[in-house]
Amino acid sequence: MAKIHTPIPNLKLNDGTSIPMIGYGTGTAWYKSGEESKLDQTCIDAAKMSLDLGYYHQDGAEMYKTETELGTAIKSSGVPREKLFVTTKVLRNMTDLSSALKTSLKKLQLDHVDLFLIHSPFFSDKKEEHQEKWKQMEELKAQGLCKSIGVSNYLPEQLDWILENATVPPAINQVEFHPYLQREELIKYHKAKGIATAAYGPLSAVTKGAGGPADDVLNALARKYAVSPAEISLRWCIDQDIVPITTSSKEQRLSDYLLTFRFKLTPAEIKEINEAGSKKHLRGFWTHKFDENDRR
Ligand SMILES: NC(=O)C1=CN([C@@H]2O[C@H](COP(=O)(O)OP(=O)(O)OC[C@H]3O[C@@H](n4cnc5c(N)ncnc54)[C@H](O)[C@@H]3O)[C@@H](O)[C@H]2O)C=CC1
Ligand SMILES: O=CCc1c[nH]c2ccccc12
Repeated sequence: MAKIHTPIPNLKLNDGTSIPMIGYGTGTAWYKSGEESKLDQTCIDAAKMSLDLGYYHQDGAEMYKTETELGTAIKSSGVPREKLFVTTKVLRNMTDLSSALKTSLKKLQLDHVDLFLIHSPFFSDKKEEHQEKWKQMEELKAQGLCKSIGVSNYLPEQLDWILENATVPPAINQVEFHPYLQREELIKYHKAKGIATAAYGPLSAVTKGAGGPADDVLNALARKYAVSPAEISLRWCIDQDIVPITTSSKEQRLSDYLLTFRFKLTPAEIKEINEAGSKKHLRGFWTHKFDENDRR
């Protein structure tokens, strides 16, 4: 397939750095529930393909056990380090964040990541422990091991704890976000505090949630803009200044997703998606941590 690079815009973060407005994830499709040591060549190939297409924002995590694959793909892509935006996250090794990040960097074959996230707030329900961990995150940033620091799956209450005594506020909160999980209160909170939002599961309305009440509007807008409903779902995030993190092993799909940077939804179209989407509730991840009807 001919590779035509579509310029991907950036979003400015509260620490002065910039993040590309779409990310490629090596999580859900490649996540290893068992042994980490056996390399998954399909993951390496898919990440390399995404890099070849211009997805320079790559989303990894200690939990996925695919950081070695991501590092291998990055190295073989030949993309210069300064063009890349690499995220990783810590979940298991919360007792020693420095060792967790250094282990991730080794697997990624990098000397720093662009963004280091605490993967989930569920390691503790104590304010003091969150504040202590955040101080350690600030230290890792000061050491240059990560350019930006942030969190994932946090709610306003946990962000309040961090902000209460943070020197460096979280740059971003990566959360599940799609038409069937719009999280108005959380997004409003992020905006008020200058915290950017990244959306995982951005295609949920056309994948797990297909057949739902947003189908008609997503299909109609797809026809209008001559794209697929997936691109409408991505654009719906982007037009709200929310950075979608998606994935696919299919080159055509990944190439098509970049069409999302060639059109813009109107505020009325965003509202139409919001109204249709709010008729259904769907949470695909961390479901064991939320009550079934919890829309936060
Ligand atoms: N921080 C966190 O707790 C989490 C982070 N993530 C990150 O987000 C990334 C993306 O998450 P996903 O939920 O996979 O994103 P997504 O909502 O973009 O879904 C991607 C999946 O949809 C499938 N798909 C794409 N187009 C389709 C179509 N037209 N019809 C049917 N299926 C289609 C793809 O094959 C792929 O498996 C992960 O790889 C990971 O990096 C994901 C989950 C949790
Ligand atoms: O980052 C994603 C965390 C996550 C939560 N549930 C699952 C299931 C499969 C892969 C990743 C995850």
